[in-house]
Amino acid sequence: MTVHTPMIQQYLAVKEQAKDAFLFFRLGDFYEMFFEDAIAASRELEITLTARGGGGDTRIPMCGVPYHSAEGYIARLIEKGYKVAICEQVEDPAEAKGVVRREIVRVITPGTVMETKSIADKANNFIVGVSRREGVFGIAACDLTTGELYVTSFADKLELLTDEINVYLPVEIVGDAGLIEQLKPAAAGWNRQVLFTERKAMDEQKLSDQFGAETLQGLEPARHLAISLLTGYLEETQKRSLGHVRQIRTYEPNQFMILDPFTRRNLELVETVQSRSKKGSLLWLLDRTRTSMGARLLRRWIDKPLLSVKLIEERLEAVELLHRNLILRDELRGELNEIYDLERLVGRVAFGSANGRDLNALKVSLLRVPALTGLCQESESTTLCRLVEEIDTCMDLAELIETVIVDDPPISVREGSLIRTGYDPYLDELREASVNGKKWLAELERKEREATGIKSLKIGYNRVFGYYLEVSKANISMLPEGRYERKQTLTNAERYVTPELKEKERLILEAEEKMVDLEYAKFIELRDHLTAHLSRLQTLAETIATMDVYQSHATVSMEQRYVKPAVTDSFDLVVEDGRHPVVEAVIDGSPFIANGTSLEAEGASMLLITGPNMAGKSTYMRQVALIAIMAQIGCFIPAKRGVIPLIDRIFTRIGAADDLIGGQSTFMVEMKDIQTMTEKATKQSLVIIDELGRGTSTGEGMSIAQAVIEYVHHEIGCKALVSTHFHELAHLDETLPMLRNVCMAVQETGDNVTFLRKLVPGAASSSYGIYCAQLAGLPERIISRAYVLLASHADGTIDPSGKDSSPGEVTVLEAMRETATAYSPDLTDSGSDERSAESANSNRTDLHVLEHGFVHQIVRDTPSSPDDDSRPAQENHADVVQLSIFEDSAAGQARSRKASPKAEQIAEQLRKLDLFNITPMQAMQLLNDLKLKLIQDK
Ligand SMILES: Nc1ncnc2c1ncn2[C@@H]1O[C@H](COP(=O)(O)OP(=O)(O)OP(=O)(O)O)[C@@H](O)[C@H]1O
Repeated sequence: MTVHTPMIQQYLAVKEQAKDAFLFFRLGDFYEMFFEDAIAASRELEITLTARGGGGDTRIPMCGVPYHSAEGYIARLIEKGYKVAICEQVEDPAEAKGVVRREIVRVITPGTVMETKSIADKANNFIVGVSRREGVFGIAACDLTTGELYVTSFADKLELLTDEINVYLPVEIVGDAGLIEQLKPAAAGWNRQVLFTERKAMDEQKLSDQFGAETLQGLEPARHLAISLLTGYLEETQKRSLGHVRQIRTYEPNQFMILDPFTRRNLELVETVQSRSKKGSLLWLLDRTRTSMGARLLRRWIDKPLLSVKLIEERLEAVELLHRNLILRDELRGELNEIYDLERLVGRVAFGSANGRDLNALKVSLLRVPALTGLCQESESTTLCRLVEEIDTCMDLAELIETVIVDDPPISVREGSLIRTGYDPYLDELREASVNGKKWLAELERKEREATGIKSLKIGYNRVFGYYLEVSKANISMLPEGRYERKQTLTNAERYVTPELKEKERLILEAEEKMVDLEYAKFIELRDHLTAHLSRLQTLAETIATMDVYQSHATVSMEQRYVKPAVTDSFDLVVEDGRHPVVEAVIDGSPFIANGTSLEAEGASMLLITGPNMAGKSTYMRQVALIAIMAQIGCFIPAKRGVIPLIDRIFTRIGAADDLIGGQSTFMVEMKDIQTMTEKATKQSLVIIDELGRGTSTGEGMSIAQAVIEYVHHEIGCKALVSTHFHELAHLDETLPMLRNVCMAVQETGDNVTFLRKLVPGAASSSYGIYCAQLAGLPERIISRAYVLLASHADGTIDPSGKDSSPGEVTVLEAMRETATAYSPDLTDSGSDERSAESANSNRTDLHVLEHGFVHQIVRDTPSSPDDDSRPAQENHADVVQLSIFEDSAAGQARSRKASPKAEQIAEQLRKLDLFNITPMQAMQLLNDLKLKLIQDK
């Protein structure tokens, strides 16, 4: 067995306590890493890997980072999802017997990082604790930088838990082993890095010391456990008191609108789908906050829209007043501008990392509070007045900081110059001694110059030799013998001390040392005093954040011309001239076209939206959802007028954010989303499905689409917006009374299509897919080929190898031929579709389809010679049989009759061509007409 040196033995013992972290082992001015840690860290941090002897035969891999620049390296490791354990010397090397004692003083993890270098500016950095007890899932989410701790629980359903976890976007999750194992597969689809740690619950006594026994008593067991697991982990890693994490903010899930992670992403509430950046999201658009606390609170409001008319109206009342009163709003913004991040400052105070400048930032912020309070009190808003009714302005704390700390303190708290004169008499005395000492030195310098006649003689100071008299070499001869003791020789000068100077030096240095120590002690005294008042500061910070969000809502509403919505408890949602808030703000050039929405219990609660690609269907549907969310967070809405009912949940099934990373197919994801929707949606929900039924065969997709629409209509009865390319579904409005067809209007002029972005009643007839492909810049060859194929589909000359054909299915062409042959024996079809342009012989039955979708004519080719069955087609030999055009009314009549299975199959085939609207009944009619015509012809 290898016998390591005592230092390496110590390292190994410490490392045992931090197996899952990089151990930064303090040696002098460096943090060193050894063994596996060194190999991995050198790779991750791109630093040189060396080796050292450690007692055994083989050399130990080693790498290190300087102590003073460690923060940057730690931040890089944390960003990559690692943990870093900091091991410091905990005794004075001078007093140590043998190896200096070293201990882990803190484990920094992605979810517990306090250093601003490692966390985004204003955003929260959540770590989450999860639990399961008595059939209930609990979740506790904490931001250690701000001290926020939110707790809730759900009935035993993992999905609800994962949905809630995603509200916090935590970087780290702590929980018991079983639950963590269950969560890991779900996390694969979250598309971001999450660190999982298994932990046991915290000691009950410690837990009640942290939060108070009374608070804990009232908690549901699953919530209690979640807090316990999380706090236990925080305590274990941080190894210090968490004085700012004392307030547990519990909430019930049904207090807020439920938005699953996909809906959050699809609606781009806080980040965009594509780049995952804040820019381009609703949060980005709405954020006119002036403080970091305000910015975080706004995000929380967007994450959790309210479900209470009363609370929403309260918010709207404040926003309305501030919207109207420009002067008040400007004054409020001016005051808020000067307020620092109180929550983070409180966190630093609790953590013991706040310096003099932090305390001054706290003071400067607090000094703004009376003015802010005054503005709210003078406003005519009940909400604002109530907000500050019992406000604790914490002026005593501001005044105390003002009395203790100088105006411009240094960054360090250990080098003095931070306590104000007059605060502590003894400190003043020491300062006096130091100042007097320095005066005495100046006097001594003058006297020595006079006595020796050396004008360049000067008194200086350095850390090694202390105070000295410096005389240039040229003048040394002028010094009297005896009194001057040589201390240091420089190239051009000699440095001396005298007994008198030594005595004074002792007094001055002693005073300065005492002074620095005393200043530090006084500073810590103040910081400890503040620690006892953290919850007061936190409550104040929350009040300020709320004011800030009100003014932010008012400001953006004014800038973007939003209006106050009427929020109701009823069913109907009516928006006049609604706009998509973000698209409106980012499109340049063309104006945004407003569209209204009416989803009513006594009218239509479902809209089936058809229209070409690019017409604006998705934008419209998202717009309705965003308007509802904006109203429920208490903001004005982008519309001319709006009545918004409380929506308990929004489901979106919108293609862009598919869970490919989670290993699921697009279609499977869609189906699972729909499954969740069928299970969870209530009458109060809003369901949005974009391109329902895509991603599988046309026939099946359309069938599913229809079945889903019928289910939402009959079983759920909620407000729903469904877009589809299956124009054939338009007929559903005849059987589903709550469904209306609407479409995005387009204007065709020659070869050009103009998207009017206007929602109009009725169903669209074309998807203009190829036109969009052309706009997207697809090669001309593809475009022209696509048009040729489209035309051949329209002709019914379908490529038999086409993906929509499957063995055993009857093709339209075959069906038509079958019918035609039955009534016209001279049409002897051998069943092949191959054609030769040269051949003049053909006996082909074909379909011609009008652009707007109705069967127009059937072409019956006659053979040039009855004996010739090589039968290639030749249009100019065609004997054209005109069939009746299917008008809407005829189709409607036909639909009420029952279709034969064959007609069903034909209609299916026709739909697969995606060329025109045809129902089974229409197909049957078509066959009948064909029979009729052929009989008549005979
Ligand atoms: N009301 C509008 N006013 C102005 N521009 C709009 C409007 N609606 C949409 N747009 C613009 O049109 C683009 C396409 O809209 P959108 O993605 O909603 O179309 P779509 O019908 O859903 O298309 P697809 O079926 O191909 O997904 C948007 O990116 C936006 O720039």
